[in-house]
Amino acid sequence: MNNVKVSAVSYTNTTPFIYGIKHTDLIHKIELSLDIPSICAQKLIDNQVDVGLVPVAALLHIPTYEIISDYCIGATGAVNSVFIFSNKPVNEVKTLRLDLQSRTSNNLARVLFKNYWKRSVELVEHADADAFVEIGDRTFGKKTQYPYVYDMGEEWMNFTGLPFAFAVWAANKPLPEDFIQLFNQSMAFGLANRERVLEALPKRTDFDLAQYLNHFIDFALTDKKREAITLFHQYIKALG
Ligand SMILES: C=C(O[C@@H]1C=C(C(=O)O)C=C[C@H]1O)C(=O)O
Repeated sequence: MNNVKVSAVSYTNTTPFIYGIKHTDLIHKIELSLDIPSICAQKLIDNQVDVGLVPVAALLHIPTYEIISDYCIGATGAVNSVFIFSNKPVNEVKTLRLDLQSRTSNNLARVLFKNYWKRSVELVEHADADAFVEIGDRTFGKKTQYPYVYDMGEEWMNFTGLPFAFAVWAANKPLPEDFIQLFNQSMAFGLANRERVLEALPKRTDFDLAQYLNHFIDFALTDKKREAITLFHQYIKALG
């Protein structure tokens, strides 16, 4: 079998997975690229890669996909890197700008506005929107910079009582069982070595990386998170 092409997310939340890939035999069996989530999604949809850490919203565009891992980028309540930053309280927001790097959180924002906050907002691209979606490392340290800040992991929990999975490891074609096993062992190895991962990350004073990787990001793809994905997909389909 040729090397399996894998696209992983280029954000800090994925560094334990990358550590696992690079420190196990998996690295010799794959071709790895690191991409922003929207590109990761497009590569899996376009069959440029076989496996992606794919935003769950993008699964709706892959005809036959299989989630190959019990690890994900998720959260049980606040996630601390997926936000709506706003100049107004949410019940006064009229215009919303989405994040070009996102697929899941853009849809999550729309789902929350429609079904939880019960507001219809206009999606705009200009810089002076009332509120905007932002994900990933670019949000680190920004929580104190805006008058109103909504953590979408937390808001989803308030709305549904469920945890959430932002991105899952999915394949767009069947893969050998022994590859899937090795893949999962590698992810587990990376997660077990989060202290090493943290030692290698650039230090920052405006954001607690240890708390982020050990507590906020919840890497286990549990049954509750699978339930959340199914529910989220139903809400997306109803957005129109
Ligand atoms: C928690 C996060 O989850 C991310 C959010 C994604 C999205 O909105 O499409 C995709 C991949 C995840 O890395 C984050 O990046 O901050």
